[in-house]
Amino acid sequence: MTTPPPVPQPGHDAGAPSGGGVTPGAVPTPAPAPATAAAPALSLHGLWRRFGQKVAVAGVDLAIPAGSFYGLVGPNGAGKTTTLSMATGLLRPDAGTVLVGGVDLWANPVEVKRSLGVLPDGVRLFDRLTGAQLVTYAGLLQGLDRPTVEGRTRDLLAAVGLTQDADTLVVDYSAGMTKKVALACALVHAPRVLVLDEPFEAVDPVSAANIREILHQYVDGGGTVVVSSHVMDLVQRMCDHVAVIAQGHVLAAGTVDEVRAGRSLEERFVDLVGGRISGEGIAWLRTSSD
Ligand SMILES: Nc1ncnc2c1ncn2[C@@H]1O[C@H](COP(=O)(O)OP(=O)(O)OP(=O)(O)O)[C@@H](O)[C@H]1O
Repeated sequence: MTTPPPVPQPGHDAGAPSGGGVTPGAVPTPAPAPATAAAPALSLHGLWRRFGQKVAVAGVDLAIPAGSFYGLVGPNGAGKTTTLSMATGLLRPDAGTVLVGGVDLWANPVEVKRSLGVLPDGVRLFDRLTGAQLVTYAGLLQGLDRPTVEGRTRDLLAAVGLTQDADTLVVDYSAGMTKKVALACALVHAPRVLVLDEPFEAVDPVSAANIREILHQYVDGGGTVVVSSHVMDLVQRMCDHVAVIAQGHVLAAGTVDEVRAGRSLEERFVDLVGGRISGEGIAWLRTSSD
């Protein structure tokens, strides 16, 4: 394994104004693509990241086509969150580049983050705000004017089923409600690319179906979604492209049909990743001794 060159330490940059359009009564539609529309929505080139001795991401290359619904799957500790954090400007890579619509994210973070909507893993939110205040805050932070933000906040809270809880403090939300309000925050500026780290974790099946519908609408409207998930069946049904990542490497990437090669995505995943463990070593767990 080669050692990547050292690079300065991580930095976080606040979002910046967005000029995304809005459809009254619906989820905001993505802003029109710029002149670099032919470029992939998101390109990762030679991304590396280590934490101490641990190499979390070891040279990831991915091209995520504009307008795709892209799944990122991999076992626990595969490097998905680390990859997505580097791809969205939350964690600086040790090496490699990230292009969003052909523009270098780490060279132009403020400009590029206007076109990104991000639902990070383990969201840390300003949870002493109500749900409505939090989404409003996210919209104002993106430079939207107040009337636009108020309309979008109402639309988004309705779309994720939080209208009744709009005035409840986020600290009092359940885990699933917190995911949903975080998704609303990620969408409020109508980004062109939406990156969601495990958006369905802790979300009930009805809410998950609603969120899937929102995301499909968003893709139909010209947006690109990148989503990490452990649920192979969901990814197979929901996504048109998928990458399988393990130990910081991409093992397979392409359309879902290409990657699964005539089998279920889950079977293909187990083949690629391996790692099945027999339960023999914990035979003592059996409650009966006979
Ligand atoms: N801040 C950190 N400090 C030290 N090690 C880290 C840190 N973040 C991630 N790692 C390590 O990097 C590797 C990849 O972690 P990462 O969270 O990217 O995996 P993942 O694919 O998202 O896993 P999961 O599916 O369990 O969420 C793991 O071995 C993890 O322990």
